[in-house]
Amino acid sequence: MNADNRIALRAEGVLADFNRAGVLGPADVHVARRLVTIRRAEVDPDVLLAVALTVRAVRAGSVCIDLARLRDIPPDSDTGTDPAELSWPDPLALPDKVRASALATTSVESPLQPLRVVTTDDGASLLYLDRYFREEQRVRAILAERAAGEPFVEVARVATELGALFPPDPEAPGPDRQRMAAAVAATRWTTVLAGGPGTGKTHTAARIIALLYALHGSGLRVGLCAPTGRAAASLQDAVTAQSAQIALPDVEAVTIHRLLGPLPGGGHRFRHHASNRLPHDVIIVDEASMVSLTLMYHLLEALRPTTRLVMIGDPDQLASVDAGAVLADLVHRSHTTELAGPLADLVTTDTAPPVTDTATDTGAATDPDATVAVSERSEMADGVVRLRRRRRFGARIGRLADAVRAGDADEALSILDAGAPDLTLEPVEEAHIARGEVSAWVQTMSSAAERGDAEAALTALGGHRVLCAHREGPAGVRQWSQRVTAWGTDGASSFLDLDRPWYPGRPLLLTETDHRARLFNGDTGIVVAEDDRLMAAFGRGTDLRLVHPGRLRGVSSAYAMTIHRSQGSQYRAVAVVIPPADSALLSRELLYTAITRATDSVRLIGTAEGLRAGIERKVLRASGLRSSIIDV
Ligand SMILES: Nc1ncnc2c1ncn2[C@@H]1O[C@H](COP(=O)(O)OP(=O)(O)OP(=O)(O)O)[C@@H](O)[C@H]1O
Repeated sequence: MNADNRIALRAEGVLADFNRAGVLGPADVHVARRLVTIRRAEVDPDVLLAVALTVRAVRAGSVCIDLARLRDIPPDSDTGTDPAELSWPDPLALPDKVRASALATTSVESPLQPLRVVTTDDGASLLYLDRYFREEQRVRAILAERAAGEPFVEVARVATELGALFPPDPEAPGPDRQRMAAAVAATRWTTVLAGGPGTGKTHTAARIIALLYALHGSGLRVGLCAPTGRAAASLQDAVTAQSAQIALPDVEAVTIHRLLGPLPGGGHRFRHHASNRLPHDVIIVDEASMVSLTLMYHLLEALRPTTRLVMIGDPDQLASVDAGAVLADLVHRSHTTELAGPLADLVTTDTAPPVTDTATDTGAATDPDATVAVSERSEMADGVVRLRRRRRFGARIGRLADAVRAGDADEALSILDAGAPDLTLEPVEEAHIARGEVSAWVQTMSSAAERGDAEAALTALGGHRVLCAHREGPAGVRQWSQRVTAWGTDGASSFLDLDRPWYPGRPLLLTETDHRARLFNGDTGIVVAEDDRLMAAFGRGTDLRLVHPGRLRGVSSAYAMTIHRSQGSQYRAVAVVIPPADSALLSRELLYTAITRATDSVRLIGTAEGLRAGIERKVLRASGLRSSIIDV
């Protein structure tokens, strides 16, 4: 029996070397070997290695690999071996070797081609497994077809509606990017509405629906969806809340899977596809940064060319667990289209006169948000609008988030060094401020829950969160949950009776979805005393729900949560446990996501080295969507 499950039993040669060094996992080795066996062909060891690395890269979120950057693929595990000591293929010779291999060519006996090598306009050679290549090509082609035409609009009518839905804000003179986004949605088949938390994406999405509703009448078929049930429920609540102010149709938000109509058997087989398209006139996808390439491909295939698609999300957050980051690719690819036609007419007052990009980069313009740069006009012409004005969190948290997003560790550390009371970095042994805050949080939740005040207990629950990168290990959720409960009992009475599974003040995290009860995987709640029994309280929008604990299926304590789980939520204060500098999960996107969960204060627990290492490490999500393909 194999004692170490990281080692592939039948690996030989170069695959065995890379597997033992932790660069490849057993699954990567098996898939590469299987492809060769199916093909019944001799394959050069360098090509075999490239295939296994592609499988590894897909598992780490990329849809392809850049053959010149094999060493940037995140390793499968840390074995202590230095990957630099392995014999890596010559990057200059590799593209031709792969192209010539039996795996990247077809013959009469073997019409299938499991590998694809493409050359991009910036000179990179990208290697794909065929499935991801085909999905990416279709996504590229569908988006290009949709961008080639425009919906017909009466500019004057749209301008009037925009004026009513987006009245001038005396507190924010200058370009109104929310109104610009709505103008894009009126005049483009595909719109990308990007922005960090609290920049008004949902507010704008609701007004986009109202605008199209006003333009096209009450027969407009609107689909609202998101990648998870929880995100769909939040979208539904946010849009419903807006209907008090603006005229909106009554629409239920569902998961993208449900919108597409999953067929029995699981996987990616849907009732709606290229031959049975979705009936909607408009589809709004929230949390689109979490949509994988495969799911985006299925959604786009199922769209009629005349369905408006509005994708909303934060391209700087952690992306989907599965391969691909289509939203980030669409935002970050180069934009050179000239702004013209009805859209240019609708945004003239906001975008004129356009300033050069250098003027905004060097700060020559006093406030970069006050002007629209040439590059931003091109983004808009391509259907992309980025909202910048944060309405929910303090300026200092915003500056820290910007420094992290830009990869500027010096700036982030100097913001933290400035001694602002709402931003601190403390090593775990000396985390006095974080400890005091966490302890107060647990005690406030507990006392509200004990006196049966479910609303106050839920408010307290949302007031703070301890966020970790990992589940296990010293910086993981499990150990931090124990530490939080220990901190919470500091000098307090014995209100935390941890020996009982249910006690007032226990924060809950649901790990399973119950559609009937409208409780979703990832929802949080709190146990409260109600008369002589205990109930689990959940809040959705302004609704308070009390559920008997016995009805809950998968549930755990929410003293600490993973940063992945916290996506889509915000809390007044967060304590972020920075994992060790060599953690495979530590990245700029992880830290940005964690920091932007807070509205009022951020306590970073860890070292300056860990923080610096994270800010400087950008997650590699290789894909071809940011460039043009010039040779397949
Ligand atoms: N133009 C505006 N005028 C007044 N209030 C606004 C405007 N835009 C947004 N808001 C308010 O700012 C807050 C944040 O907006 P919203 O929830 O739409 O942001 P978001 O980008 O969708 O955030 P998240 O990513 O966290 O969902 C909300 O309370 C919203 O009502």
